[in-house]
Amino acid sequence: MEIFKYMEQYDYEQLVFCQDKQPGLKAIIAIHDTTLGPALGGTRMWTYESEAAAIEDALRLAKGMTYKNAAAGLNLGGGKTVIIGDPRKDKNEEMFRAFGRYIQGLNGRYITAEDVGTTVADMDLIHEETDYVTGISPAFGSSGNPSPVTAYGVYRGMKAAAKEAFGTDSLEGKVVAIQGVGNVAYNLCKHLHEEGAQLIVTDINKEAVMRAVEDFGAKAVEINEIYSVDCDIYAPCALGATINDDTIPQLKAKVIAGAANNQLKETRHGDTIHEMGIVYAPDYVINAGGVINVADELYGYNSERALKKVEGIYSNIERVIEIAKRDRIPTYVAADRLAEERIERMRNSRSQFLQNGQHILSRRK
Ligand SMILES: NC(=O)C1=CN([C@@H]2O[C@H](COP(=O)(O)OP(=O)(O)OC[C@H]3O[C@@H](n4cnc5c(N)ncnc54)[C@H](O)[C@@H]3O)[C@@H](O)[C@H]2O)C=CC1
Ligand SMILES: CC(C)CC(=O)C(=O)O
Repeated sequence: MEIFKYMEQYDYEQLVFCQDKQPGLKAIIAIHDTTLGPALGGTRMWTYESEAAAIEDALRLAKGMTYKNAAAGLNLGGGKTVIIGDPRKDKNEEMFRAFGRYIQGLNGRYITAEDVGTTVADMDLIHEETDYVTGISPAFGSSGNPSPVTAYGVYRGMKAAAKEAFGTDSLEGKVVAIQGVGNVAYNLCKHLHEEGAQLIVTDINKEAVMRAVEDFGAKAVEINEIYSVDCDIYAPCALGATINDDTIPQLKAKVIAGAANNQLKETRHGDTIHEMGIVYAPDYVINAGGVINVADELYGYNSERALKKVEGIYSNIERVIEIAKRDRIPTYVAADRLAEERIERMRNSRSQFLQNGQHILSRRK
């Protein structure tokens, strides 16, 4: 990858490589765009097959956060971090403390949170070194683990997409194929099970599969079977790029509604599933519950206020579907237009200079 060429093509602001040999820290912070405010996005820890794959993931995820935060109406830009390593065995206190100092060094341009492979405890260690972190323990006046709230938002958005595909937003009796039953999807299973949906699950972590089978009567399938199972809804809740040339021909679902970031390997795959008549709930619209929740910390966290906004993901998906039908465009294009229009409006509005020495997180009680 020619990094500067890629950054110019998609208008990235900053790419920061963070290294600390002793704790084994190798982190990449990507800041895509701060027009709407400081970049906020989680820290993912994963065993990437190459540094190039890690860089690409950080860049794709950061751009996704710009669109997610804009479409959700938040005063936040887009950024994301990937830490190269195995979250099950490479974590240590010094790693996250060192990473916290690198975030502090960005002076509020980037605020982090959880993502794949990181936890509230990891965020608390980062918080030892910087205030530019959310999703920390509620004891600090924070919102805690965002995953259950993300799950609730995905559940609400899935219902809106189901209404478009099946004429009813009831998920009772619907077969939902869930790929990756980790923090978010385990909580999503709870909502779906309570509503009477039938669950099919898969995960590379067999304990995670067994837990869903035991707790929700889910049917377990092999990793690559998830795409071809007979189901109403496919819910990608693992890593990205699972909607691609290999998997699309296998899909039987009428709806794609899941938590994963960057579900489309390429935008053309969004065009293909649109042409197939599949109702696609754009990933960064349906999975915005977590960021909506942590963003409420900027005003002094109020869970009732945050959850009310997360409930609204139902109408956000309805709006995107409505625009897509009105303008005869795929839903992912409708979502992108909503996000880009808001960013452009803010970018072009006059910015009268106002002295405000306080960082927005200073309002967190
Ligand atoms: N945690 C949150 O609040 C938010 C998470 N997301 C996205 O949702 C997705 C899931 O996030 P979390 O639940 O927090 O992560 P997690 O790490 O708790 O869960 C991901 C699960 O996917 C499994 N997995 C990984 N590769 C797989 C594969 N090839 N096939 C099947 N399973 C596989 C993992 O074993 C794990 O159980 C990620 O894409 C994340 O970026 C998006 C918005 C917010
Ligand atoms: C609060 C975080 C979960 C936000 C984020 O990184 C995401 O929505 O992917």
